[in-house]
Amino acid sequence: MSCVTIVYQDEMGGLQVRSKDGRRIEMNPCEGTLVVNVGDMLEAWSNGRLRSSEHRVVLKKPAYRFSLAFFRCFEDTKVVLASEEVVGEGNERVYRPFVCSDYLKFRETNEEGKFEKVGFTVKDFAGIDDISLPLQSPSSLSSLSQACKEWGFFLISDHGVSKELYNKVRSLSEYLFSLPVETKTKLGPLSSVKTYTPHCIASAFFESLRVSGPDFAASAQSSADVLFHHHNSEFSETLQEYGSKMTELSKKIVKIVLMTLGDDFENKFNDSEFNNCHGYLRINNYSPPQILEEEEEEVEGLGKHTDMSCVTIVYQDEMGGLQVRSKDGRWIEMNPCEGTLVVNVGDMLEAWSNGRLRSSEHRVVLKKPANRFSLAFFWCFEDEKVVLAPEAVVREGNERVYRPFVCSDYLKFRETNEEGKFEKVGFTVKDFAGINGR
Ligand SMILES: O=C(O)CCC(=O)C(=O)O
Ligand SMILES: [Fe+2]
Repeated sequence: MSCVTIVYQDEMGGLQVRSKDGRRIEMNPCEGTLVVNVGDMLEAWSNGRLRSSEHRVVLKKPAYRFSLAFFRCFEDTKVVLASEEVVGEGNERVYRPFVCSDYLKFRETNEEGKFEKVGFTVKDFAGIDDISLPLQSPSSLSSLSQACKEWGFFLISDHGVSKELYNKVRSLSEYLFSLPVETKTKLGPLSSVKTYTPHCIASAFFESLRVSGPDFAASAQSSADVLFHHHNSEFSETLQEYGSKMTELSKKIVKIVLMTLGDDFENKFNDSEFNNCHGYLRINNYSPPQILEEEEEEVEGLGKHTDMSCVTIVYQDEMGGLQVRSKDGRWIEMNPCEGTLVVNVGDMLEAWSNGRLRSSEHRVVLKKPANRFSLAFFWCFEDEKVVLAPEAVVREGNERVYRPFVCSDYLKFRETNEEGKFEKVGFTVKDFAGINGR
């Protein structure tokens, strides 16, 4: 939490720094040298131009390790705010101004009074919830509530999608994306089927195939019929299985998310408001340039956006690169975690909850010259639904922050603006239906 820290470590070693791509790098002890690191105060004061890295100490031998850490800090009353000159013209601020002591308190008092809130990352807010449990305990409900409010993202485990099913979808999809461009284009935006989004619409490195429910098999088959020479039912059967699993899971997720908004809300509102929801799947294939010039270089596979859904369920492979934007404007890595799925709140639920649930901006960055594969399942209100937060959700004394709107109008707004770009990346439901510029 310092401006700078100076560390004297003995010969035992074990101090590790986390690299930007999430690896742990050993700071090996070196006789006669001191380790200096930038702290959070300087990171914020420099508008992120100086990096306060996560680090930790691991003990590898059954022997004492001794170190001296000296923290040079701003005074408690200091308002940390990067000067215009430091931010530089044309750059956005990535930190709001704050009083030092407030940050110290935040770190000290959160998370059950733990020591300076060790390892404060998105995952601490967005703990893994076992979806197979009825999620009744107040502690898990309150951490889910916190995750939905602060981050709009959480992880679930025990979701019932086997590794085998995922691998099957993956290998069938890999084959499909490896087909010649001319073949895939037969399903492109100018075709009658329109299930394929070619490269250079969302980004130069992104292509995707859409499979729509509730009859996922029929939708997959209509693409398969165009792509594959021989009749092949494996693709449609597999996608039917995956789509049904996601549908079931989405219904459960909506229920538990409703529980975070108020007592018995899952019974009060689930049937009346969410009964006509429908889902569609996007199979995403990211292919970065084969040479990423410098080690630090990364490219955007999918630009900053919010999802238009109520909730989205993402299965990402081991490559990583999905990043969520925190409220103070930082990009936080959603590191892949074996056996878990990423769930995020979309715009429809943000508007329906009067902003109590957050639809966060997120993006995908590609850091290695290797393909990345993901499955994103979008659970949405029906097109003709009028999205309007019920009084009980808004709660007395609060203002409405969204005007009512028809779902299809929002979808049209996102699809047709900005030179017909892919779902108008960058625009959100706030731009469309927000009241008072919110
Ligand atoms: O590929 C991913 O991990 C996320 C994709 C995504 O955000 C989307 O398709 O909306
Ligand atoms: Fe998304």
